[in-house]
Amino acid sequence: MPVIKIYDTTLRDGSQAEDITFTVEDKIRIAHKLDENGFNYIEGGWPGSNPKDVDFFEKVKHLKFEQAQIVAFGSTRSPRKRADQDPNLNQLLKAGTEVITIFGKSWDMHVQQALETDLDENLRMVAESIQYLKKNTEEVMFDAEHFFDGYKHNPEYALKVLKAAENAGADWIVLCDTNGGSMPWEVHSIFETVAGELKVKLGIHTHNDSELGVANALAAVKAGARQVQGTVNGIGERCGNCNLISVVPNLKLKMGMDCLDAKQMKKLKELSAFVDELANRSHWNHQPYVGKSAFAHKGGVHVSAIRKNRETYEHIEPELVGNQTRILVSDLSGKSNIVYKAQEFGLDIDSADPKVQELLEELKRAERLGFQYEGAEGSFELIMREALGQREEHFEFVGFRVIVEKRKEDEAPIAEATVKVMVNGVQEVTAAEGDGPVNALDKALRKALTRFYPELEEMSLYDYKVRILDESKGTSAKIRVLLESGDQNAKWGTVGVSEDIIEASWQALIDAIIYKLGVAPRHAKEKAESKPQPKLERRGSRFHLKI
Ligand SMILES: CC(=O)SCCNC(=O)CCNC(=O)[C@H](O)C(C)(C)COP(=O)(O)OP(=O)(O)OC[C@H]1O[C@@H](n2cnc3c(N)ncnc32)[C@H](O)[C@@H]1OP(=O)(O)O
Ligand SMILES: CC(=O)C(=O)O
Repeated sequence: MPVIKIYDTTLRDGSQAEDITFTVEDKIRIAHKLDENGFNYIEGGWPGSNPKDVDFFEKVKHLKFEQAQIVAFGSTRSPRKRADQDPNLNQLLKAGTEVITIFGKSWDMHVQQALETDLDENLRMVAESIQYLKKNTEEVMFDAEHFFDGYKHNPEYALKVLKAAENAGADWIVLCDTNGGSMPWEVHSIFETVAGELKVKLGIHTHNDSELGVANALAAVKAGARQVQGTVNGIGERCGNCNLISVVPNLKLKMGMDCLDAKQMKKLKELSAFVDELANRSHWNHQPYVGKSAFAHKGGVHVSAIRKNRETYEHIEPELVGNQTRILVSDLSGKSNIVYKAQEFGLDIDSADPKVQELLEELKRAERLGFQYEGAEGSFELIMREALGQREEHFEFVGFRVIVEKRKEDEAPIAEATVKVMVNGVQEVTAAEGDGPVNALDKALRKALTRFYPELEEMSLYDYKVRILDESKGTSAKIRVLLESGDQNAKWGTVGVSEDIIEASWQALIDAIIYKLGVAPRHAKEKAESKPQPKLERRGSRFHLKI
């Protein structure tokens, strides 16, 4: 099985993405995570570019990485300079890494117009830079920038550049589709031709401008590439780089190539979310392989089949990449969705039970009124438990009052809420001020209940989304509120719908609290008692997890 080296450039090309900046500490945390995940090379930055990258390389000198090699990145020497006097090359050596990657021009137009030098001088820049670095470094890689475009315009010169790099002693030559405009068949055919001309190990570096970053990398692997460069989640300059989070499972599970092991593959989802978190981006729900929706089934026809055999609508077992099958409930559901969801919630219900049909009808009726349970499974579980006589009532609602008062034009309004509830026959009346009426209501309700249920202090509110359902009705439109709440073990979504935003928020809030008091502890217990981790096993063309 051919081994493909995974070369990550999240910390260098990834940080060239608009809106993404990593601190040195972020970079170090990501580097450790990539190492844990079995990535072979981690390009940390360009030490000749900025003091932050210099600092990163200083710090990583003292850190231990299990298997990954840290790479310093830079360019060939400047035109008409000596390599040993080139500040950029000397900064690369000062970084003290065992591996250095330099990029150089392989498109004649770039040599003449961007570098403003002649074609022979560029060949000398490539060769002399590599020779100089090779004298002082274990491993040197040459990224042939714009190789595919260069080859299309002037194949003879593009190849001359690669030969210059090979003859100078480069350990790897990496062909780059820098502008991301090549098609997979072009990449395959050019790569194959070049592989026939050179002896050095070859890699691929692609960009996603035509949304083909991953496809082009795989085409190159098919044609002989043994290293793939890319970034986590495909972040990078312009439209981004080839997404390693998709490349790795495609290599391993579809193409039979060796890269990460089964344990490392299972951490891909976590790695993807981790990098998004540090990059301050929301994780993309629909991201192939690792997104929350990547194995989420909504249509009743799909769910019915999935219950019989997951292969019917899943291209791989989601657990292989740390993901999971999810069943959504909505007005596109059939009885299968309800039964599957019940099992997932640990509820015992048979598809022949008339309650399943009743629940399905209730679900469709509620969705018509504007409720939506795909993002509010907590509320749906409470409906199910109620239908099965398993909903626990921890308190009784007596009433609430909310006052919003604004006394002066240039002062913020004051919001105050009073809540009355009965707990175990005791009436509790509490009031609280808040940042707006909903916050005041939330605070007053928690204040009333925490005396009886101190575990409510563990519950946090993570997200509060308000959606207007029928905009044409203006300020009297119906509103849907979706809350995401959670504790140290789990997160749950709840929903409320009303023409009154306070009432809609109240419904979602009450469901969140009832869930925390009655349902969350059950699931935490089930999770603690859950089965051991399964192992990866190949059966025919698919991989499976063996318990
Ligand atoms: C395809 C890629 O993604 S390559 C990586 C691109 N990444 C970055 O550019 C981020 C880091 N870059 C930087 O911090 C700065 O651009 C620096 C420090 C490298 C250079 O800064 P400056 O000296 O001010 O130059 P500036 O950024 O304006 O222009 C780039 C220079 O590099 C030269 N250059 C471009 N490619 C190469 C190369 N392969 N080898 C040598 N020089 C090169 C350009 O010709 C230009 O030189 P000029 O100023 O004499 O015209
Ligand atoms: C080297 C590099 O980042 C590129 O050519 O895209």
